Amino acid sequence: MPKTASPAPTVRSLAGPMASLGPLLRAWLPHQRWFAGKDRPVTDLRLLSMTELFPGCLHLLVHAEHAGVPTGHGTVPAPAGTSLPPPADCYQLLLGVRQQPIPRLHRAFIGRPVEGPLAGLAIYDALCDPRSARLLLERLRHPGTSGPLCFEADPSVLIPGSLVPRLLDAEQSNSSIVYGDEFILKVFRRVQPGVNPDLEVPWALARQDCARVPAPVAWFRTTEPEPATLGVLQPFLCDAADGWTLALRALATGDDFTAQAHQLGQATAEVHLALAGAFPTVGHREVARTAAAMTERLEAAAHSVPALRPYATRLRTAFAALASCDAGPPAQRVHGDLHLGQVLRAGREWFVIDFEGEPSRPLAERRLPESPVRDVAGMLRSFDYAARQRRPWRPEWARRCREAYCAGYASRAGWDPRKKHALLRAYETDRAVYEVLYEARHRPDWLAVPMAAIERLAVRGG
Ligand SMILES: Nc1ncnc2c1ncn2[C@@H]1O[C@H](COP(=O)(O)OP(=O)(O)O)[C@@H](O)[C@H]1O
Ligand SMILES: O=P(O)(O)O[C@H]1O[C@H](CO)[C@@H](O[C@H]2O[C@H](CO)[C@@H](O)[C@H](O)[C@H]2O)[C@H](O)[C@H]1O
Repeated sequence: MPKTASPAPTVRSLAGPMASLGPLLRAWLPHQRWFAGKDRPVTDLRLLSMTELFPGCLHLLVHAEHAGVPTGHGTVPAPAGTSLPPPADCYQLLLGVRQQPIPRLHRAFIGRPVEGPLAGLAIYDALCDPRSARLLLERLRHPGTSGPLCFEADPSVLIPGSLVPRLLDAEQSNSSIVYGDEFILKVFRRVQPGVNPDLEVPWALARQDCARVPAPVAWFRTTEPEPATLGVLQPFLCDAADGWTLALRALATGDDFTAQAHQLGQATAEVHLALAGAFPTVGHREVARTAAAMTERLEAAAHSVPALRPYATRLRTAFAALASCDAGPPAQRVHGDLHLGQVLRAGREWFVIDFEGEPSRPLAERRLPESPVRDVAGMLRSFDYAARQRRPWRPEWARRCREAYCAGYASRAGWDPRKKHALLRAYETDRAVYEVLYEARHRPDWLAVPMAAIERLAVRGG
């Protein structure tokens, strides 16, 4: 067993390091891809916990506070005179601390504190440092605790030592390290209390013998300030390509993608069937409540993104129509953020990853049973996204893939999404609204893609 790191410092002793690190982190955090509050100034950073994971590596949970009022999709400016507490987000950081900056880690350099206990030391993002990445895997290989951090593993899986780490350079909501092309560790960046569905769901599906989802082999969590999942290690599908890359490749070469889309529909239905076996289903979710939640998300998004406002009235009709539509399939646990980037093709099979759900939603909400139509709509939107990457855009390509995907889904699920028109339209609209907010916040250059769908859904209704 590796040596247990020093016990977690007491809350009193956290004030010192934060005086050192606060100004550096306030400047660094907003530039990170995974930082969710880019559109809102950080008003304060509070240290929730700090643990020396091993010498030269600090594990931190920090609370970023922003000015504004939380909404279903993020934050809007607080109306004058309200006394609501400021919303906040908790982030997980692993910080390397060295005497001198290391030239090969210059991109990970955060800065040198000018005061406090860390004054003059070089602080950097430890996940970029192969030494820290290797030591982190060692902690996972040897279950145990470090202060409030608990490292756990499936005892039936052998994780070899000495696997060479590399940080994945992907557009991600979190940070992932690949170890020797055998395992991949996802370190959650935005941490919410409770078990993360990206551990809970793949774990439960593995117990259903669902081979479409890589099973967790080790994970770590914290018990303070509240229990929360921090990271998950799973097998790495080394010859896999994600659906987004494959779809763009097919668009570029003119190759047909309908066979893959059909199989993807089948794979989605298989995962849904396994989810329905692993977690309770609850009849179909009360449509009025679903419609109200969708409408609320639309209002919040329109508040943040003015381009949505001219369409809001017509979009609301899609949600209102839910009240009179026939009962859809029973509500069950779903993926929650299904798109072409969340599916991997290895050999001739599709695999599904990343069961976290939409990262901006509260975790408790993401774990509720939902209509499986949510996932179908997510994937249908993704074909549209892909088709719009080429000029002139290829509506026909998207239409054929969408048809093939639904047909594949229907062949395994026992019900056909195409026959649930009102449900599909409402979920597609809700998804497009989410995407508008996501793009406005993270990739403003892409905003036109979901806005085109908003126009289509508002004007033509589907
Ligand atoms: N089990 C896996 N095997 C191979 N590649 C994977 C695996 N899990 C994730 N990846 C790769 O890592 C990327 C990011 O993973 P994902 O779970 O979507 O992270 P995030 O939640 O940060 O977006 C994926 O797009 C995929 O390329
Ligand atoms: O980071 P995650 O994969 O959990 O998901 C978030 O980022 C996605 C983009 O990386 C975003 O997906 C949107 O863009 C995709 C193309 O890049 C497209 O295939 C999806 O259909 C579209 O929704 C996703 O919404 C967001 O939650």
